[in-house]
Amino acid sequence: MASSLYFSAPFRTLPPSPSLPKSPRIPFQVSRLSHSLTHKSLAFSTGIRGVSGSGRFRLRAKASMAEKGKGKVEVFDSEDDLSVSLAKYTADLADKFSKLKGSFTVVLSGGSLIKSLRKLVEPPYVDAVDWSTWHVFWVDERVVPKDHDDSNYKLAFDGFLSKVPIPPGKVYAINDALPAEGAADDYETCLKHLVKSNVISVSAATGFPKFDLMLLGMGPDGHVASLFPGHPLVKENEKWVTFIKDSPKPPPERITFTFPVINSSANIALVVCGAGKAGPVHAALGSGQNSDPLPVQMVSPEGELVWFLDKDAASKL
Ligand SMILES: O=C(O)[C@H](O)[C@@H](O)[C@H](O)[C@H](O)COP(=O)(O)O
Repeated sequence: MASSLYFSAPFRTLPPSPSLPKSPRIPFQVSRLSHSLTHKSLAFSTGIRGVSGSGRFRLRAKASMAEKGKGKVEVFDSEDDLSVSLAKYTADLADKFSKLKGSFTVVLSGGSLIKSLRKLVEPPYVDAVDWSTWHVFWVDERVVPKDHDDSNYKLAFDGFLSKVPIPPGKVYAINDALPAEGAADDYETCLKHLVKSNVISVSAATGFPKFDLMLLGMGPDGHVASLFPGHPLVKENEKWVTFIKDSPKPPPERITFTFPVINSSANIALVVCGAGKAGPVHAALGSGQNSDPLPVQMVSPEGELVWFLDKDAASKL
């Protein structure tokens, strides 16, 4: 394993607190979609019944993943409420996988996702989570030095990784000394090594790596990772990691996981906030159909997909 694949995060001593707190459950109320989103949290998925004050509803979401019964949508009054729920969801999955197999493989995006993870690095989770089992990856990364303001590593380090004691050897940053193509190959080699050493599981169905959790953001054009609408990379079905040199979102040079890897995940959280993203959210979860699906509509994991939306992102539903 090339040492350049690893990047150090500082240690922080944890007070002894072996078990996760039973943090207060976010109210999980369901309302008619046509109502204004006055509930603290609104959740629906095809086939999942919700209860509101006035009775039972079956709410329909026609997105492809919901049709497969895999999409669950939670809508929050504010991004702050969303971040509380996202922290609990992430900590619970970390606990589950760590108890099951002694490790937790989690994949981060860039963008606003990192800010939405802020409650995870606050009490009670910062002290209660067993960070020693975490292995951290990036679904995409900009081809810039790690200390560059555009670096997803730097974003995650400043806002998350520097605040928790994940062992430095378990944080897998890209090799920023390589050009885009080399960095993508290098990262794929890193993943293959970790599959061989049983750190990363493999999907029995696809043969692609199966991460325990991917935390994805979405752009206003419906892109996820660095897979953009209309770009040939969305159809890549052999490589695990590939590169782009003409990203419509700056900076232009990036590496990215491919859809077969994304969709082999055990869990995916799609975290989307803001009115500027209501269009693609509606395209994915509304009742219309489009012949040329947006990248976000191609997210359809083997495991469970949960959408974390604020009410502005859900405003067209
Ligand atoms: O490196 C990147 O640019 C990201 O990984 C990208 O896929 C991001 O998640 C979305 O563009 C959403 O970003 P925002 O949440 O900041 O809009």
